[in-house]
Amino acid sequence: MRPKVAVFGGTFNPIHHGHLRLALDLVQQLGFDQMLLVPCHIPMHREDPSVASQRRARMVELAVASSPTLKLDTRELKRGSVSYSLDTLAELRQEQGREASISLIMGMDAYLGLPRWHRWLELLKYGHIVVISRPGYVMPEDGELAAFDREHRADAKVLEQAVAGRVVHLDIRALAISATEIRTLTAAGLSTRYLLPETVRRYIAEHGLYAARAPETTDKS
Ligand SMILES: Nc1ncnc2c1ncn2[C@@H]1O[C@H](COP(=O)(O)OP(=O)(O)OP(=O)(O)O)[C@@H](O)[C@H]1O
Ligand SMILES: O=C(O)c1ccc[n+]([C@@H]2O[C@H](COP(=O)([O-])O)[C@@H](O)[C@H]2O)c1
Repeated sequence: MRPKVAVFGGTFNPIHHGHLRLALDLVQQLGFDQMLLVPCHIPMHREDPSVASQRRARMVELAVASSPTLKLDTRELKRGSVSYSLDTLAELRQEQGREASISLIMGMDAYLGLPRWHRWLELLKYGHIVVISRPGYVMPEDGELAAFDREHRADAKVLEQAVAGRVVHLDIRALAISATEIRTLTAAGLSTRYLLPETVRRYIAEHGLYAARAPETTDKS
């Protein structure tokens, strides 16, 4: 059987049980040998995250510490430049060789923005795309993404049969948790318990991440 590698990129600001449960469901349902969690360093698509990439990566590391298949991959931090998924996939293809099936995992919210990604049409040269439904996000019926989707769509069996080139949609339960909610609760001084691993919660508290800043006092105030 060919090796099956999954690449799950994200801002992970912070990583939470929505990401982690999805990653585990995918390993169990699709039989990935490795699930690489890749924090982005400098996103091209959103404002600079409020927390440095080293800290976001450390939270991923804490979250997967006891997992045999979920692994932190820091290649986007080491690259140091704007984080393009195409570069990440191309590097992985080089490392894994021609026989490995590589899958780029993304939620439907991310997939809907795909036509704005760096050289997006080339992503399928290096791997498959696996799209997970997320409540509130639906595929458009027309436009370039819809056409791309129709052309490349296949069912999950293709991940065994081919090493790259197809788009697979999965209707896996996505927990209704977002990093935005965790940042908002923390800033409001409310509990985030049960939304993310305790080790990550402790790290956030120890480093005072996401806490509301005291209003700046100036000479005039
Ligand atoms: N609860 C969830 N269930 C399944 N997939 C998720 C969930 N939250 C995020 N994802 C997916 O994980 C990837 C990384 O997401 P990201 O790190 O931006 O998390 P987020 O919770 O959406 O963050 P934010 O609220 O800051 O936008 C994206 O592909 C996104 O679709
Ligand atoms: O390569 C790109 O141009 C590109 C554009 C937008 C998003 N991405 C990647 O998509 C992943 C999910 O992004 P986000 O904003 O949902 O955390 C993350 O790994 C980003 O680096 C990549």
